[in-house]
Amino acid sequence: MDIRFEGAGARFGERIALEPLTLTLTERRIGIIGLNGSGKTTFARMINGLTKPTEGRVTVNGLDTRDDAASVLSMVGFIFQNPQNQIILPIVRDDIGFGLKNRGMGKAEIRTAVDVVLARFQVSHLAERRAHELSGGELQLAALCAVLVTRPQVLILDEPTNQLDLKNRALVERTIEGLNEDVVVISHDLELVDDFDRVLVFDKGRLAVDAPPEEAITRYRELVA
Ligand SMILES: Nc1ncnc2c1ncn2[C@@H]1O[C@H](COP(=O)(O)OP(=O)(O)OP(=O)(O)O)[C@@H](O)[C@H]1O
Repeated sequence: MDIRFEGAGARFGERIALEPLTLTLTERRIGIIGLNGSGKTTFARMINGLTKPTEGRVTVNGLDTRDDAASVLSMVGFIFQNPQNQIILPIVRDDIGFGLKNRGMGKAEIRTAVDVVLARFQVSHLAERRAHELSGGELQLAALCAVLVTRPQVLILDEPTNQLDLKNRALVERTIEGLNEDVVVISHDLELVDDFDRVLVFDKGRLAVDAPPEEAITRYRELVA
């Protein structure tokens, strides 16, 4: 992947959510850490164009998130902080297939694609379950399936282990480790990103540190001490 922020920043009215910044992300695994309200989600949403820069520009593989919004959206999958909010249809199988139906895929083709993605994450047993009845970990995996079935090149996960117990956290962590797709992971769980290629630390709407994980995590601890 090639994600570029060129003097890109975001403000909501008077409030600066993200100070303009310039950087290029090409690594396979990028971690994003920082205190609450420091601008992490805003940064991530700017990558897939959910939040448009109020200054500068953001491009993904050369496509501008403003001018080529639809193409960027199909390239960058996003799993939100609360995957419950991402559920559209009640039954897991239908929900996972929803994105493909929207792309005009036929019924049989969708069924196969959904079966393949469920098998990939070893959750075929969830296919006929009601999404709202799943446990936190199962829901995270179902959300992952629903996004990955559309074959994005980059996957953004916003606090994927938030609210999960140790077992489900380990499950989601292992699953992220096994992904072939490029990932950008926002996390308060520092262990989740400690073996990533690059970690960005946000502080008060500013990119404060951009370094390999060990250095970034050490400097983050110093920053909040
Ligand atoms: N749609 C919006 N309208 C107004 N202000 C917003 C909006 N989205 C974000 N902000 C503000 O921008 C700042 C950064 O928010 P952001 O969600 O990016 O932080 P975060 O680091 O992801 O926080 P958390 O760890 O709590 O999820 C916050 O002060 C927030 O209130």
